[in-house]
Amino acid sequence: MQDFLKRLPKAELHLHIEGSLEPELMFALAERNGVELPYASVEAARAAYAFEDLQSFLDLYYQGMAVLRTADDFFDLAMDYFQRAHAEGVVHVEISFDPQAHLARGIELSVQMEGLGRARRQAERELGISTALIMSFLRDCPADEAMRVFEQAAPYWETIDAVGLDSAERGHPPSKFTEVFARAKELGIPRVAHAGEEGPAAYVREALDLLDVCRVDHGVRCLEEPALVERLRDERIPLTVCPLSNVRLKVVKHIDDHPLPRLLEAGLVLTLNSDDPAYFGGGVLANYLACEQAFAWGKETFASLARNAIEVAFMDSRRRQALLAELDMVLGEA
Ligand code: HPA
Ligand SMILES: [Zn+2]
Repeated sequence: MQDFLKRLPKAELHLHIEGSLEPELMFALAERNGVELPYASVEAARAAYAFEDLQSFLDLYYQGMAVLRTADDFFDLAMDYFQRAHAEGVVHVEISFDPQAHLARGIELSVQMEGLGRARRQAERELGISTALIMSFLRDCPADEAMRVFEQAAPYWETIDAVGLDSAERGHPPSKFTEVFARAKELGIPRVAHAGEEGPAAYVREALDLLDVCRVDHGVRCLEEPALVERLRDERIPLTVCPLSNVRLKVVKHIDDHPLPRLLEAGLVLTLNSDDPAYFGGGVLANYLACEQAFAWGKETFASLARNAIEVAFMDSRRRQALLAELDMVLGEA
């Protein structure tokens, strides 16, 4: 099964590139840029990744990204991740990034975009993976700041596949961002949003009604509203579920208690993702393997989750057809 899950062509739709910063690279970049880290060693950094909730993680996540200063840093960050993902059978990666978190530290948007763009092109050329870029807004910052950043990003709109919404969820409902999401829609840019991770099912509803999202990131708390579950199923709105993240941020007590089996049972379009692999104990493959351990799903189930991800990814139709054919081949050989 392990070999099958590795060979399965996997698309990752929910990945914060800043959350892929492994302590080894964090230390290397800190050295390169003369940034002081609050950890004595790589091991001490890993040991500090014991989270109580989303906010306690976000505190270290924002602190860690302080080592990213130049375009080369963003390039190294993304390239490092693309290589690891490629090695575990990931064929398509959609990276979210948090421009406001870097702008607040004086790192220009052009620096972020140059580094990430260069890594995307190199990964596509040298590793044969396809990529997409999601510009995420910080929901715990003012809505007018998100709008300013989005307008500032006008020269890059063509390279942005979607806008997203992340950071501290509670007390920051999707409704706060109606305007900037409407602006993205007007420009024909697709929309996704984190909702129903720590926040209530009502936030998932708001993301659909007010932000017109085509996918919901996490969304696991939709189960608290049966009518919402029906709607997600009927409208085939995909959820990008991140089981190891949910365990590490105590959204669920234990992987065995994860609602994935219930979400599957409800007939929802689900995908498996890593969220912040450097902080939550592994990449996409680790998330597939954790589900195998916990739920003992068969190959067909994993293949259908991988198929969902390819079907709802931001990629051109020829690439989609090729990856679906590859998936059928791997399943046929299994
Ligand atoms: O898991 C997350 N949730 C919300 N915001 C985030 N930003 C990075 N990771 C996360
Ligand atoms: Zn996330």
